[in-house]
Amino acid sequence: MGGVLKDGEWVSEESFANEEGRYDRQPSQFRGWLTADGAPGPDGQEGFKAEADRYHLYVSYACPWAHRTLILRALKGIEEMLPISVTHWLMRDQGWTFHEGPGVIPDPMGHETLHGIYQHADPKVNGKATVPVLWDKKTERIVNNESSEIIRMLTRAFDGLGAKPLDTYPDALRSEIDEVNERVYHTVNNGVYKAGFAEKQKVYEEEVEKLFSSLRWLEDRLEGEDYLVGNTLTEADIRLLTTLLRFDAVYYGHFKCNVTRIADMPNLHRYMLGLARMPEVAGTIHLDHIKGHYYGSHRSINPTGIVPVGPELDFGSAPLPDAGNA
Ligand SMILES: N[C@@H](CCC(=O)N[C@@H](CS)C(=O)NCC(=O)O)C(=O)O
Repeated sequence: MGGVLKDGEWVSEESFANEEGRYDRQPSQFRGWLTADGAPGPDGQEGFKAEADRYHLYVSYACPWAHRTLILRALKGIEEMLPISVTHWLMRDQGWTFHEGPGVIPDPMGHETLHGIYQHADPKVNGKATVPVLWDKKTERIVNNESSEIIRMLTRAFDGLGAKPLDTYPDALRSEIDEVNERVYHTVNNGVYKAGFAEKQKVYEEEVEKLFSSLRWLEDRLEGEDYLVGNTLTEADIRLLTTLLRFDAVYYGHFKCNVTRIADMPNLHRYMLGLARMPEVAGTIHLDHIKGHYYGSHRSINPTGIVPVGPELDFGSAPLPDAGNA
């Protein structure tokens, strides 16, 4: 269940797969860039000047793509400069909403749904209403809704305003990071969705094969290593981590990615726990939202919406923050 915006109208949708039984992720619609001085982004994207309390980040704690941006925000220590709203974990016929629930932080503009924010930005908007959304309060527009780009701009944009000095996309490592990202994106981050939403046996099996061949490749690559690239924390780690954190609790069962668990791959498991237990990261992990979202929202693959009790996992996560102290 979910929906899509067509010329600004919200239309509910039943299935996640196309006619070939394949899951197709649509490109994100808003691609502006935050820069220190408002200059255009690295590829000439429309620039927005980084300013404290000018922007707002809409996320779901359940979503692995939005989770990337929460991790960057915590690692850079920019929580006060960049406040957040958190959706309810259930995504049904209205898509993401701000209905009341533990951990939900409503929209300060008062929209009850995330698609309301897309419609506010552009009354003729087309496409999915996805999280994350980086919103500009000044122009009342969406700066960007592509997580890979939001994390890349957050690593530098606020440095002149007191962000912590951490560069997750250092010049010297870019080509290696890009290479790892490319494989991890297609076969792992999006790979679990392509397996889980497949509506043909053959499509499912192909995607599972690609996924586990990449996980084995990562397992080898992490032998004796704490990070994927350059022995330092980069965006390649953050992008992989948010999928790993959901794997044993959700993708293994709900998306039928059950060849092995992450807990059975010693290097990946050690690597995942090492990153997850960093205090900044631990505070962003909310397994209740994660499990509640997938098992409760995708009724085509889990018709009862029952959320499994296990597995027992210990990421050292913090309790859910309430609206006042997120
Ligand atoms: N390419 C986007 C993908 C974001 C995305 O697909 N988010 C999902 C949640 S995990 C979503 O909001 N889906 C809404 C929908 O399908 O209607 C990104 O990385 O930012």
